[in-house]
Amino acid sequence: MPPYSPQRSPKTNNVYSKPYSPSRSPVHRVQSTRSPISPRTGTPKSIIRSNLTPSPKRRTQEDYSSMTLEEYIAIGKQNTPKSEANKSPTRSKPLESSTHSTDLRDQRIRVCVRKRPLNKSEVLSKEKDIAQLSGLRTIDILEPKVRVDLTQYIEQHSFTFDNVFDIDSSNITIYQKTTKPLVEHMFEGGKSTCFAFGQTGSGKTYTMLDPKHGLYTLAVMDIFRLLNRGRYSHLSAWVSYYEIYQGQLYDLLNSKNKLIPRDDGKGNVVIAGLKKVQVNNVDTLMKVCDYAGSERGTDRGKDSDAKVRMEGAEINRSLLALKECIRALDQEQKRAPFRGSKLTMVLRDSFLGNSKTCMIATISPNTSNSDHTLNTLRYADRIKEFKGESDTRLACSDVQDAPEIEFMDTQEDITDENTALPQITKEHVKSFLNEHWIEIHESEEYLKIAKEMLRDINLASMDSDDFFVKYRDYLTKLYNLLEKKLFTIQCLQNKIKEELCSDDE
Ligand SMILES: Nc1ncnc2c1ncn2[C@@H]1O[C@H](COP(=O)(O)OP(=O)(O)OP(=O)(O)O)[C@@H](O)[C@H]1O
Repeated sequence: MPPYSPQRSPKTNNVYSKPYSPSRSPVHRVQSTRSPISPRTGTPKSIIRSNLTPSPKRRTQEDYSSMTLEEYIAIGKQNTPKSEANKSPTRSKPLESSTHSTDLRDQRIRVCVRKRPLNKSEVLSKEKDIAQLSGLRTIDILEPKVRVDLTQYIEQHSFTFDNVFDIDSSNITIYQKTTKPLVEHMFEGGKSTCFAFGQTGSGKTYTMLDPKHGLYTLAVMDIFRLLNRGRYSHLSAWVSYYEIYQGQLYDLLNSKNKLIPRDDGKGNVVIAGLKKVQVNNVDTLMKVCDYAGSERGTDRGKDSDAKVRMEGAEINRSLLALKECIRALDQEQKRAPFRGSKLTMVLRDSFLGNSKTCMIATISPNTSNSDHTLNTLRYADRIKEFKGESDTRLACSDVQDAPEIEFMDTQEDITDENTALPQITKEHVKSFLNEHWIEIHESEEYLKIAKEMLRDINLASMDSDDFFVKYRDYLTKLYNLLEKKLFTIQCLQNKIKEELCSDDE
């Protein structure tokens, strides 16, 4: 199982308009004019498909096994769509005339992937591009591997999402297909959230916060264009900006004051003391964002290895909690575990009621990042599955002949041995591990940190002055770690319980 290395916090883009309750998290709050959409039925298949062009014929693993990586990549390039990189942001169509956005209106959660191009240093070090798009929704990762006998081979992993964006997709195209429908939804009285997540350097900032054509900027341009229309003259825009770092909220518009999200007893999340600023045009908003951006992630001191690990573990924990919440909502459970992390606490409103969310996974295409890329895509894939539309919908689209890579004949071996036993194949074990790799890896990661801290203490001499201080520090950190770990273990335990119960049936 590949390690899940530290990723930066998801970059979120929350914009809201008045009137709304000032004590709530930053999403639009006006009376809804549409009925809430059920998570299970939020994406009619016909609407999704009507927006697609046919995918090129997919090859099987057998085709690939006799091919070098270069040959494979050459094939991939033939399928690459024409460049749209030069489109200027001002060419963005007015909101009302967008055909994409109307087609995408009924989706409650969209999960998309954006691949960035190889950067200069990756090109100089002759790194290969191992992420190949197939059609508008499928991405294949060609993972270079080595067998025990040291022969090299390529394992192909295929994923299908609501949209995959190649290196020549402009931010405008991505905006049209992800964020624009969310802006429309806000003006119809709904709540909208859009965020990017992915490994460091994979393009979150480029996608979300580029000052000229980041999704944030394009959304804001549309919001003010609409606010200037007579029919919305009763609305105004307010912005707040906060950062979640190591499970703590900091107000970026107010001297990085610590903030505490609380449940107001009526099921609403309240971030007491969060500063909100009214903005009347794009320029003012951009100044506010610049200021907040300059406050982001500073004064944290030197990053030690252990600290970076702790940050990574915290981010993983938030992503795990987020996945658990979406899973609970998808299964229409009465209670979703929003309290599992600060991220889910503050995003709670984004998943309840008349809300729409778009998640954009950003990935690096180079070989040496293949572990991170696969982790990001597996995570996004799980979220997509929770939308209750993955397998059946995709069965008749372009993944139907996706290659079987491993364990092709294991079922036969086992059933011959003892037909009375449940038919658990390696495939079954593999899919369980794949499905729960975050929880399992989280546990490993916490143990590693605890071990490192212990080694630190052992290095301090017993009779030195700081031994006692280190010991107390160790116990405090261990206590906190274990507290966080309990949640992870509990999730994993629930999954195992479900698995055992399903075997009994
Ligand atoms: N789609 C893209 N096209 C061209 N360049 C890109 C693209 N995505 C990212 N880049 C470039 O790659 C570099 C890293 O991107 P970016 O800073 O957005 O990553 P990030 O995910 O925000 O990283 P971090 O988590 O460290 O903040 C930047 O120089 C950026 O300009």
